[in-house]
Amino acid sequence: MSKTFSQADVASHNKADSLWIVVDGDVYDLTTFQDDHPGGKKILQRVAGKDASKQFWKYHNESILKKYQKQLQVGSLDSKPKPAAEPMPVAVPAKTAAKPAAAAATPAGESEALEPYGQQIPFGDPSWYQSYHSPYFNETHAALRTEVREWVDKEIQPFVAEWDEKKEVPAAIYKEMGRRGYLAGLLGTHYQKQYVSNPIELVPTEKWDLFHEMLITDELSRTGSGGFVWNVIGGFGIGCPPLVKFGKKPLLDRILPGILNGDKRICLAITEPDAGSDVANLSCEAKLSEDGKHYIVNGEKKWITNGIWSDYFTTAVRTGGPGMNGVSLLLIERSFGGVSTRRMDCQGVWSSGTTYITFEDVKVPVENLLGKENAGFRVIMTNFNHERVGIIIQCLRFSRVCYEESVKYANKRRTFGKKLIEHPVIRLKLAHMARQIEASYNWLENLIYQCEKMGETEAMLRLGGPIASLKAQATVTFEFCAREASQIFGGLSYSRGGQGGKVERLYRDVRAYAIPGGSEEIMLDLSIRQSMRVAKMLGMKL
Ligand code: HEM
Repeated sequence: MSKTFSQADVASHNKADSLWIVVDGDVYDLTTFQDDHPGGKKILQRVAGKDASKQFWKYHNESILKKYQKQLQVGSLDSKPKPAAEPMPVAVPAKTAAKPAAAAATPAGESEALEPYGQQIPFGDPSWYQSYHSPYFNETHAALRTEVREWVDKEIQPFVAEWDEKKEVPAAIYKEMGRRGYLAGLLGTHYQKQYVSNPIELVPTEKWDLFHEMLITDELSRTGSGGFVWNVIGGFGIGCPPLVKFGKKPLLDRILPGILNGDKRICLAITEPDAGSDVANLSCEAKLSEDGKHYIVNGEKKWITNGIWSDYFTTAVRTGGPGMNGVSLLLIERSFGGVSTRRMDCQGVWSSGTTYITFEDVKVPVENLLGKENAGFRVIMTNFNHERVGIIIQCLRFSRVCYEESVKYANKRRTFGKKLIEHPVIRLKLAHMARQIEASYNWLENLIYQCEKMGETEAMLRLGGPIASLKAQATVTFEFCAREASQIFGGLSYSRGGQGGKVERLYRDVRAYAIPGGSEEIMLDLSIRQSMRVAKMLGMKL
């Protein structure tokens, strides 16, 4: 915005028919906007021609400015200080700068503390953002983090509430996930460079690890919308890994480039109206045709994330007898015909496209079998660890969002003559949120490191229990933080949108995390059962 104005210029636009205000040194023309202003036009007319920064920040958060800037800003005050080159938020002496020159990355385990990054609100971001030493993160992670955050802050955050209400995210955002090369790195495997035309540039492929994947999910979750996160990685993150790991090469060569480049969408179809956590009892049937060339699929799937937009469905079907040994996984393509999808109305994650699917005599070539016939249960179980880790990452960032929003609000809202943050009862709420977030996040880092180091089978056996336990821990933490944040925001988090909008939305999203991917009850029971079983195999002495 190149135009500059003096205070006197702005002061001359002090009427309803020409209404300018200043916020943080920038000048906004609200003449035509005033009639649409949700807070009313009179309130704007009272500050016409004046610096209204104080009033603005009392009623809005930062995403409002980002959203309306292009439309309403006409320039800046001539007295507005020029932005400093690269602000250093705090004077923590950091030894290593976050260089985009990722090729020079320090190996994980030897990295020194990185530059402080973000707003430096204690516990608002993971500790490695605050120059804590970490064996897991190095310059490649820092560079990728900056890239994702800039995208989210500019192109996503200001519009998320709107998309949630519309129950849809523009298709261009998903395409951009592919164009940026992110999708090829979100599969719980090494980076799938061979299948993409535009691999990620900031991180050399051979240096890609699960912490890069983790931070993309984590940064996307700063939007405070489960619906948004599930829209862009929900179906993909659980539907695509079985294809990559168990699909036959000709199938991969044919469809994977389209998926990873963001042109085609894929989801995971396991849950049925009658089989949720009890996967072994699913009934969607796939019968081999007489010539042995096709499976004929008939059945229903329910609560399938992204189903309405998907071209491909990684589908659990019954090819054999009852129980887990009769289950297979098929890659069903919408273009085969016989696939119908309808959107389901749900409590939360509105923009994720939760779907009811019916398969009616769908003819699926045997080449689309993923893994071996009747051995699909193991594939599904392997996939669960990746799915649950994704849920944990999201829940813990959502918990941070609840906490961070609360800290910001508690520092501006005044009651009984003081700021909320000055009331011990509010600080206690924040403290209980922070301690649960940090404890859970540190366990998460440890488990991701174990996933990175162990082979897939070892990880499935040895980490299944702890990951299940942490999934329950993360969803309980999320529920707690959403509730406490809501108490801090009061009425603002009871109505939709506005300053408490993120908290209100996340509160509605909680159940979408506590139930799918293994409910809290099943996770906790499994965590002990499986851990005991594995420990026994490994020589536990009681
Ligand atoms: C660039 C200028 C402004 C824009 C783009 C803007 C935009 C908005 C929007 C979108 C809302 C709906 C709630 C939300 O999403 O946060 C809102 C609410 C509101 N605005 Fe503004 N506004 C501006 C300036 C102001 C100013 C200067 C004041 C006060 C003098 C003000 C007072 C309010 C109030 C009282 C509400 C209702 C808050 C509530 O529901 O709790 N706005 N504004």
